[in-house]
Amino acid sequence: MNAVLQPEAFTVGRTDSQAAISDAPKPIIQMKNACKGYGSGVTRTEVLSNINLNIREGEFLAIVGFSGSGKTTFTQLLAGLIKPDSGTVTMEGEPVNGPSPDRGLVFQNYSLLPWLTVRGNIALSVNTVFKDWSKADRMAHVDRFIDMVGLSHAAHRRPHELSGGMRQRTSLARTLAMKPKVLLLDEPLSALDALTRSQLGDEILKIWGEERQTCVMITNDVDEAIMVADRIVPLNPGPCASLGPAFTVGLDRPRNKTELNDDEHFKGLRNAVTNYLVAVRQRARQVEQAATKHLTFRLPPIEPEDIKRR
Ligand SMILES: Nc1ncnc2c1ncn2[C@@H]1O[C@H](COP(=O)(O)OP(=O)(O)OP(=O)(O)O)[C@@H](O)[C@H]1O
Repeated sequence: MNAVLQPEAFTVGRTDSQAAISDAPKPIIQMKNACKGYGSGVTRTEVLSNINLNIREGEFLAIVGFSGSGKTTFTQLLAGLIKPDSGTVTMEGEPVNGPSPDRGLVFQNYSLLPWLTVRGNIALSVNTVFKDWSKADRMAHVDRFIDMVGLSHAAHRRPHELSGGMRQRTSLARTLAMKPKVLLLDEPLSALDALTRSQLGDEILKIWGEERQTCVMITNDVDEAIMVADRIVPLNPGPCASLGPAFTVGLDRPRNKTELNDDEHFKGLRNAVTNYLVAVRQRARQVEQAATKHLTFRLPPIEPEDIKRR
């Protein structure tokens, strides 16, 4: 593994990395030395260790990592659902002390209320966040977002009457309708089939292009990250996961998946990110093996019972 990889070391595509860094918009969210673990004593697991990250206003940032590396823990810290054990998470200079409509979160598993329709699920959030709007304005707002995700024909249906893709669209519309400053997408496509996944990925990009709010997508799919992101930051495998170097994606938008498959910049970036992830996982395994090599397990002196004698 290349031990001298530095953040922003990789810029693939047309962007001049130096210009990109010096013109970088101010951070909207900052994580400084954030650490998080679960449990206590011998059952304690340190999941994230010294996470330092500036999320820039208006950028589309992708965090990529293997399963179990701590991606959800990372998202929950950003969302304010959990607090770091040490270090800080701030948004616009203020500590993140709990969830806020300013940080909209879309989960992997939709989390819709089963007794409400598509419109009802979205209206619930809109009515909570925009209490002082007139009823007509709130309803028009709800319908605008139902339309944005292409679900006008299904607005009256309940979650059990929807496909996985439609449920995730509803969940996305519900979060977008709250007009969060930062959209947090925690593996929003991973429960979907490949075709729906690709379609909804395109729709997320289209909506991001229109709204231009800051967007952080957590994914385990490198290609997906390259398709959507301005920057990709790998999450090194845990325990004690830290962030790897940022890879700047300098590819023009809109990005066409079929065309990119033959694009040298795309292929180079895909190899660089994948090789990095594979190398850090290999190193993590070696460290784990070295740590457990001297452990010996002695089985208790139990005599097997002879069933026939009973
Ligand atoms: N509430 C909790 N209590 C104890 N351990 C937890 C808790 N939440 C997560 N963990 C542990 O923290 C580690 C990271 O979990 P996390 O869900 O953040 O990873 P992930 O990368 O999102 O995984 P996946 O991709 O499989 O969803 C795992 O070992 C998990 O068992």
